[in-house]
Amino acid sequence: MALELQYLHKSFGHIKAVSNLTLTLPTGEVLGLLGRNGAGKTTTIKMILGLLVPDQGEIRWQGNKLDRNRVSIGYLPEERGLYQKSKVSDQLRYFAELEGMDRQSANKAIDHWLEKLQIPEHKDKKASDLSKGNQQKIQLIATLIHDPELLILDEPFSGLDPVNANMLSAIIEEQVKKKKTVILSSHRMEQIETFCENVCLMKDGQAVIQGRLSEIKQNYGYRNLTLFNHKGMEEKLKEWKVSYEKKMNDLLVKVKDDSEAFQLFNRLHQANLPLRYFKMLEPTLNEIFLEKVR
Ligand SMILES: Nc1ncnc2c1ncn2[C@@H]1O[C@H](COP(=O)(O)OP(=O)(O)OP(=O)(O)O)[C@@H](O)[C@H]1O
Repeated sequence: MALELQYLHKSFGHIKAVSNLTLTLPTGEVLGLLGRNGAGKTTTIKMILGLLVPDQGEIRWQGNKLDRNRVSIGYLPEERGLYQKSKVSDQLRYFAELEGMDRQSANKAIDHWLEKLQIPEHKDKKASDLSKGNQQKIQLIATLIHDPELLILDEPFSGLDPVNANMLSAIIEEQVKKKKTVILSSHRMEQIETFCENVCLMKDGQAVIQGRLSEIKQNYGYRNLTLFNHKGMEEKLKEWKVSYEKKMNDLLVKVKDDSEAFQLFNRLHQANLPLRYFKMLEPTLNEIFLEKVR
C-alpha cells in the first residue's frame, strides 16, 4: 500500500478539521478527495505534506511512517503562488533545486516541460507577464519537474480553458500510466469520475464514503431506472405509489436492485402497458455527493 492514513485527528481550537480519518491508497492509483468547503480536505493534504502535525494518528508511505525528506511529493496548491517579479526559468530552477535536482537536469527538465505544455516562448518572461492559465501551467511544471512519486493536485483544473484542461487531463493520465500515486482534490465530479478509482468523501472532517468508486456505486442502495413515458404509465405509477421524476419523454424511477426493476416491469406488463425502452444506471458520483453532504 503506497499511502495509509491511520486514525488522523486535527483540531484548530474547538474546530475539529479532521476527525478519525483512516484510508489507504495503493501504489499507482488515484484518490479523489471530495467534500464541501471546510470539509477538511486541505488540512488532510497539509498533514500528508508535513506542513501540519496531526494531533493523533499516523501517515505511512510504503509501510513506513511517512518521512517528508525521503518521499518526493509534487504538490499543486489550490491557492497558486508564483514569484510574480521573477523570471519563469529562474523560479522553476529554484523549485527544482529545492527538490534536490542539479542545475543541468533542472534546465533540461524546464525545457522539456515548457515544450510539452506548449509555452517555450514564456521561458524568459516574468510570471506577472503571463496569463492566469499560463501561470497555472508554470505552477504545474513546478509540481512535476522533479518527477515525484506522490502527486497531490488541489483543484488542478480551475482557471484552465477547455484546451488546456484537456492537456492537463493527458498529463495526469500519463502520470498514472507511469504508476505515480495521485491525490486529486476537486469539486468537479466528472473529473473525479474520469480519473479516480478510489474516492474519499469528507464531511465535517470525517470520511462519510470511502473506497473503490465502482463498489461504492454498486452497493449504494439504488439504481436509476429510466422508462419511456408511455401513455397511462404515470397514472399507474401514481396508483402504485411508485415515486418518479419526469424528464422529457422519460420517467425516472429509483429502484433498489434488479429484482425491484423486474417486479415493476411485470406490473406494467400486467397492466397492458408496453415497455418501449428502459435503461438502468448506477447513481452518479454527483448524486451520491449531493445526497451525502447536503
Ligand atoms: N489554520 C486554521 N486555523 C483555524 N481553523 C482552520 C485552519 N485551517 C482550517 N481550519 C478550519 O478547519 C476546517 C477544515 O478546513 P479545510 O481548509 O481543511 O477544508 P477544505 O475541505 O479544504 O475546504 P475548501 O474546499 O474550502 O478548500 C474548516 O472549518 C476551517 O475553517
